[in-house]
Amino acid sequence: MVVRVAVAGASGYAGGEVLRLLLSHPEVEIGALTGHSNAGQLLGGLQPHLVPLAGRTLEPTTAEVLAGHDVVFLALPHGQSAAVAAELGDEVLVVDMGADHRLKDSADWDRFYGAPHAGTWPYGLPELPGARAALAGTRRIAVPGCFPTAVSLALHPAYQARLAEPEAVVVAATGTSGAGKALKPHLLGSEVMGTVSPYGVGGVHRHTPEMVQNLSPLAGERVSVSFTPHLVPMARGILATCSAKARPGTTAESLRAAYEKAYADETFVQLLPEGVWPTTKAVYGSNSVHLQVAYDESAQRIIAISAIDNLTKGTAGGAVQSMNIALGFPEALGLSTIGVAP
Ligand SMILES: NC(=O)C1=CN([C@@H]2O[C@H](COP(=O)(O)OP(=O)(O)OC[C@H]3O[C@@H](n4cnc5c(N)ncnc54)[C@H](OP(=O)(O)O)[C@@H]3O)[C@@H](O)[C@H]2O)C=CC1
Ligand SMILES: CC(=O)N[C@@H](CCC(=O)OP(=O)(O)O)C(=O)O
Repeated sequence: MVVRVAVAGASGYAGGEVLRLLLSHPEVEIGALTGHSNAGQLLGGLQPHLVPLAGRTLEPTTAEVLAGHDVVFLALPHGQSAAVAAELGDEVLVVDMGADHRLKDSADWDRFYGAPHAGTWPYGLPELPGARAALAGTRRIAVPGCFPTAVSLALHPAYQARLAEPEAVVVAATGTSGAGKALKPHLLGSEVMGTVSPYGVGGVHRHTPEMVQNLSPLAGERVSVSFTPHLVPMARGILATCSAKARPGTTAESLRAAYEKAYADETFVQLLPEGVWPTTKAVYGSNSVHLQVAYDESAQRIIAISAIDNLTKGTAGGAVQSMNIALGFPEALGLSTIGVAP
């Protein structure tokens, strides 16, 4: 069954990445491509890597242009998805790559985003318990934030096995593409090259409530997350170092066993051999999550480190994986576990 797919926000980083993946998807025909300030431009001038689509012209992002498709990906700035989705009809599969429909608690939405809360859709992180059942057959998907993907998958087995205390500390490095393509002074090359800078420090990053929302049900109690991202001079990639105090009785063996059990059947989560550490390079352009876990016996802490490509598993790859589940396609169709090296 070939589905006709539209991409809104095709001029942006997330829209470009979803198109890169969809071009290799055997059951997808690419329909309308839309932009905002770039409407009317040729895609080839904006996304020259998408060779088969180079001659396509971007249309404006309107319900009329997006009508008549089986699937619509919304790769729009936060706050722009709900109004577009509302006009698309219940039978269309709408995959929102922005934040509008991720959070369950409206108070969290108000605090971190500050506009009216659009509501909550099935959450596109299939590896979390219960997620696949919620995604199967759905016509609405909220794609997770990139940091919550990396952090939730790193800590999920430790909380599910009740090995970790409910106070997590996360320090993560991210490439600049996470901030989107729009011009931002702090992302100028001369500001970013040759330096590493923290941002969103002190519990104010908007991905924090999403991590808490994902981890707390696994732990059976509220998990607090102290999250500090760092901007590093690379285009793609997230490396998240996540730690939590171990519960009494935790051993290196019980920790390893919990991670092996949690991810034994997961195509896109690779628990690396002991002693091998995740790197952003190894997941570049792939839908893989590379993961390693260690028990720091002297500090009695669990350390879990994950690497993802923020644009692939962190947004567009996760979006395609979730689309596959919703439509009943094999989950890995059009997606690769293989990175690029060197
Ligand atoms: N970059 C990443 O790693 C990740 C991004 N996301 C999410 O994906 C979404 C898109 O992000 P990203 O691609 O990085 O951002 P970009 O800034 O690269 O792209 C934004 C896109 O939205 C369009 N756009 C801008 N303003 C409006 C508007 N008012 N109405 C309609 N369309 C508009 C732009 O069109 P034009 O260029 O023509 O003006 C462009 O196509 C965001 O919600 C982001 O949070 C999620 C996870 C990771
Ligand atoms: C470098 C950088 O600025 N990264 C972004 C990542 C956000 C993202 O990609 O996720 P959303 O879908 O929630 O926007 C940030 O920290 O806000």
